[in-house]
Amino acid sequence: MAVLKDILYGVAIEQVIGSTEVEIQQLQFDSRKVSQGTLFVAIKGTRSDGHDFVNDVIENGTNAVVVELLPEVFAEGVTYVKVANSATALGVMASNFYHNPSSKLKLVGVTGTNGKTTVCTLLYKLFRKLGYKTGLISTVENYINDTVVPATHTTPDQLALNQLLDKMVQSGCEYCFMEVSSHAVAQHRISGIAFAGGVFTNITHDHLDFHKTFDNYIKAKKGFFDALNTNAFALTNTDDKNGSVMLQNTKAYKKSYGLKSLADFKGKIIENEFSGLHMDVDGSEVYFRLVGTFNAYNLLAVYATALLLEQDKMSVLTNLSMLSGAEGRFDYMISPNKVVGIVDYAHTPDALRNILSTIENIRTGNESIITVVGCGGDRDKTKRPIMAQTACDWSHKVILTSDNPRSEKPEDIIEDMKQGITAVNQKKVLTIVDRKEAIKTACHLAEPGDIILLAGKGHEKYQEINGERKHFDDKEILIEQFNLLG
Ligand SMILES: CC(=O)N[C@H]1[C@@H](OP(=O)(O)OP(=O)(O)OC[C@H]2O[C@@H](n3ccc(=O)[nH]c3=O)[C@H](O)[C@@H]2O)O[C@H](CO)[C@@H](O)[C@@H]1O[C@H](C)C(=O)N[C@@H](C)C(=O)N[C@H](CCC(=O)O)C(=O)O
Ligand SMILES: Nc1ncnc2c1ncn2[C@@H]1O[C@H](COP(=O)(O)OP(=O)(O)OP(=O)(O)O)[C@@H](O)[C@H]1O
Ligand SMILES: N[C@H](CCC[C@H](N)C(=O)O)C(=O)O
Ligand SMILES: [Mg+2]
Repeated sequence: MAVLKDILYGVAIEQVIGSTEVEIQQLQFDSRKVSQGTLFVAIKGTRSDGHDFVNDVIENGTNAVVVELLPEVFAEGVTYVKVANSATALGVMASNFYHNPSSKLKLVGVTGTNGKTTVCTLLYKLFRKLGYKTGLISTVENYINDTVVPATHTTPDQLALNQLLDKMVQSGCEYCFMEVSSHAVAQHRISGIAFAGGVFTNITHDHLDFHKTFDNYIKAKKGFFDALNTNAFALTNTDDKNGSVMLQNTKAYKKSYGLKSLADFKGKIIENEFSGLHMDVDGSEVYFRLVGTFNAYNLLAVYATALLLEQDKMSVLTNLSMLSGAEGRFDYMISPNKVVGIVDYAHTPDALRNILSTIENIRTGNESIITVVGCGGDRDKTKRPIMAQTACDWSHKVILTSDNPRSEKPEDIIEDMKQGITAVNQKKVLTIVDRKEAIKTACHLAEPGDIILLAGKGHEKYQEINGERKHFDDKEILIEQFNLLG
């Protein structure tokens, strides 16, 4: 419970009609969840407009509303607060309502097209190993110390985020590592949040359905760094073409990491094998359990962040060398007849190219690479043909299948993918719409020593078809098939 004027502290208010002394029991932006004493925030969304529900919520006990547009008639006993941007205001109000949790812990946000979950999960595991009470906010799962809190988004909405951070503060967490998606920045989910630091991994092709142009996508990611405070750090990947652009307008102090260009935190790959990475990190030789050049970047980002958070270099490297990655990221197993199976969340052209080139670089002989891949429905369509072509370029056999078709027809998605496949590559391609059948076929086609890559769904435990999520787990099916092969 709180008084409206306290919840409004720091909000850029344009106009108030009614009293700001009213008691507020609940803050809410969904009309379906209001109850007595709710402060309702009307947000314009991608499908509907919260302003259309203001009358409904007042009937259901709302005593205050935050709007971008005032109505023509005002209801009695209701306070109206006009702001320029309700989503931004919601962030500030949610912080106030939950006692500004982000300012009570050292919160680091990680943004970029790929690597966010990996970097955040490694940081969380590392800081737990270093003995700290730590929180994690990620695509796969959220954690408050060792307690799992299921994740619905990569970055939760303003309310869920502050509520989660508040629980972390109450559980004594000193650090929290969170993924910052471009959707979250664009929708102001992180407005009002105080970050101790921001990390940039890389930016490549994704989410153009939502951001429309690559420029807008860059701007969304950059918006995160633009909003950092002077006492925060901003850490970027100098080897990424847009690495310096990200930090162009930040007030935070700038640091960098890289494998190729000059950087504050510097790494070099000595060996890259199936068993892991052997690297030189700022002059120290270290073995890591993660595989692939892209993970060398992720590990460097983690190392640099830990040092910027004033941890000891040697204990960071020692503990980091013992860690495995995040679930469903280069998750690999070997069948009794020696077929290698890899489950990976590569769902962008860049991620797919990285994972396949990694496999190509570390395979030892003439083994075939069989890739099973699909693309998500209701998401960036432009990546479909590129991903199909990438799969063909780097594999001996490709099975095109469904990912999460959502509201689209799986056959149509596969058709879009096929547009990218050149004539010479056609003969490598099989189409099996049912993902389980596709995985089974890959297992039957594989000879001992061959490598099967199941790309796109990683840790996901469901397949979403027409708004329904049915249990589906790439790894579970692979294990089942591998045992049958034995
Ligand atoms: C496209 C997108 O990002 N949508 C998010 C957005 O929903 P929206 O804009 O469609 O909302 P809307 O349905 O138009 O409603 C607008 C407003 O009216 C309200 N409303 C609506 C209906 C009603 O009856 N009453 C009512 O009050 C809604 O509560 C909302 O405040 O705001 C919602 C609340 O914060 C989010 O849950 C929702 O995420 C959807 C489920 C989603 O799938 N998002 C994905 C794309 C996403 O955010 N992904 C990124 C990761 C991407 C990546 O990097 O890979 C993530 O951070 O998870
Ligand atoms: N630094 C990186 N550069 C390029 N590709 C990467 C990198 N790290 C991971 N990948 C690839 O991208 C996939 C997704 O990795 P991860 O889940 O860590 O990224 P993410 O940014 O959290 O993705 P999402 O936006 O879906 O949450 C991995 O399975 C791997 O194939
Ligand atoms: N966070 C990403 C995940 C994509 C995973 C892939 N399996 C798909 O469904 O497209 C998104 O919502 O776009
Ligand atoms: Mg993620």
